[in-house]
Amino acid sequence: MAEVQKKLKVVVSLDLGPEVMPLLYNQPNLDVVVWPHESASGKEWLLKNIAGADGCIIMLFEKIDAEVFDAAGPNLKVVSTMSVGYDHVDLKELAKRGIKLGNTPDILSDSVADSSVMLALMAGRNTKQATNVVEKGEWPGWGWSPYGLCGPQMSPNSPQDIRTVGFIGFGRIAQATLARMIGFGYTRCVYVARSKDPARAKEIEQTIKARHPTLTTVQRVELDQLARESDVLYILAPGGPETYHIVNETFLKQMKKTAVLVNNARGTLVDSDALAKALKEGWLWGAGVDVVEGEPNVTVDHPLVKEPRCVMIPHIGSATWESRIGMGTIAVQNLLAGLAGIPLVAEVQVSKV
Ligand SMILES: O=CC(=O)O
Repeated sequence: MAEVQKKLKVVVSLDLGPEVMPLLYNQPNLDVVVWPHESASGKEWLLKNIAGADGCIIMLFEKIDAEVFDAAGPNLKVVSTMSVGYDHVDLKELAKRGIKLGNTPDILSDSVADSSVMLALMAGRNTKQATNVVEKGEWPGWGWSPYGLCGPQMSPNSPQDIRTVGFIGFGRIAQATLARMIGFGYTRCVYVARSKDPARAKEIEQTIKARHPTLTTVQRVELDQLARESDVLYILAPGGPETYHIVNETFLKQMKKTAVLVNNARGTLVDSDALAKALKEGWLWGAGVDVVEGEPNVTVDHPLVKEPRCVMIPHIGSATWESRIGMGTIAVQNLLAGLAGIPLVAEVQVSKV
């Protein structure tokens, strides 16, 4: 009698929809356990269902730690997160157990770059207060006034008006954002990045300059210089202990009064109370945030929600059909590769992180 092959168990912590789930259901050797909703399953469900799993697909809001790995047991070979960020996964525990980690870079670089620029423009041009005027029915009384709701011009006003775009983190998303800002007429770029290797910085700077001939400056700088020089400052770096509250009172006090700050990375990079104070006291002009420390538990009482010149959106930086379906597809491909013991499409080199 032919031996019946044992199916591999995979756990998917929420329903990834009709474009993605069939990629799993069509695999005859898989036993797919999925939380049947598009909203979060909660850790209790994951802990209960992950027992004996060979692989899992998880989301960025799920803390994947020793408790989850212990609940899974020794079969777990691959964790596939449907996100580019992976600060929610305990890498030490993962490495200890020899489990592979896949993520979903690249496919979201353009959507996140688009939403980053959107947030900068919205914050700079007072969009929150302006839409409030309309939505609260105040337009008839407000009428039109020459200087009402004015803000700084977000693109240069003349050839002598030299603008600098700054980045915390200078990876693929930041570079896609830079390309858009060059379109607006920005000619200087300063950044801080994880790598401190001068040869690597030189190589990046040469590549970027060759790609964008109108840029006069691309320069890795210290945080203080970044704060002082940026007209628009984008935070597009990984979360985690290394970058925790990198934007704090000291940093914010050095910014230009007309500057706009955008956080489209992780909430933990910014001290929210310090940013609210900075906006209130006019240390910078405005802020656009897609991510906030403590999300999604952000209510109308949050100091940044109350700030008129802070535009906040609920972690939707990559929310286009193209990016999200692509991310789901890559998450499945990573999972399948991990189960097959072949290189993942996008693998986080856990030992190097
Ligand atoms: O925040 C979004 C992601 O990490 O993909």
